[in-house]
Amino acid sequence: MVLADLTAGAVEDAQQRAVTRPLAEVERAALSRQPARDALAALAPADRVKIIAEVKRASPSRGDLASIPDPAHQASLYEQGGASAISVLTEGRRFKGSLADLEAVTTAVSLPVLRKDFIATPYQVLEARASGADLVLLIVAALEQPLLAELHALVLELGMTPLVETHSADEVSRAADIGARLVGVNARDLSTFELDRDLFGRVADRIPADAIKVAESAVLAPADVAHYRAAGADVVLIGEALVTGDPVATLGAFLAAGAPTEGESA
Ligand SMILES: O=C(O)c1ccccc1NCC(=O)[C@H](O)[C@H](O)COP(=O)(O)O
Repeated sequence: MVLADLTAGAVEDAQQRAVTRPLAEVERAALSRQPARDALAALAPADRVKIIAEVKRASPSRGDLASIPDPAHQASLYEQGGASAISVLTEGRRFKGSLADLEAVTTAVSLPVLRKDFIATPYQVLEARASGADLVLLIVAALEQPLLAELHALVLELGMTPLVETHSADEVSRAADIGARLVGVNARDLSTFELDRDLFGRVADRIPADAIKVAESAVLAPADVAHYRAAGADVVLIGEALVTGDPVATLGAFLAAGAPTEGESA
């Protein structure tokens, strides 16, 4: 199963890093950072869809996407284009990302930054904060409920915001059970790679009213942003479509598509 393998690989890589950088040291580094940026404020529902723009070099489903030699510059373009937060894939094996990418991006932008990885241990959460992350992705399908609750609590304790990712109504219920305030619905099945843009609309009403609703993946054109907005998304998370071409122009088109239409009462 791809998700289980990705998670096992990410945990193994973190264990390797822990050999030279033990948990106590990472914890000290995490606690000495400036406070995390307020992602819930940055992503709060508005009359228009907000965008989390992702630094994504490669993926298991699509292979190499873009070399992105300077992730900080890429993220700066996203900020210039109107993104509300940045996502950085830090998984190295299949996505070609790193914690160095995360650190570089957090230094370059003033927006909240998400560590997007396959997180399953407290060590990885501490590493995220130590590298400047403001948000941490927790994938419900990869975690048993007690571990999901434990990691969620740790992310909050460190002053960061957990983005709790789901892919079914049951997983949305599990996110609600731990009090998630930022809930993602990923259109991509992380094991089969199938994309289902309508999944968000089918499960959105299960997301607690006080939570911010994030539609993740499968935005290739402005119409896809409009589709997610019509289904109730507050935020969309976009990777592949932004890593080639002109991200500032692309973001402009996506943001326009996520704005109220003429005649619609804002
Ligand atoms: O993108 C993949 O192929 C993938 C495969 C297995 C696990 C996770 C994967 N991607 C992570 C993401 O969820 C996306 O990077 C993110 O939502 C943006 O998606 P997109 O806009 O479709 O690039």
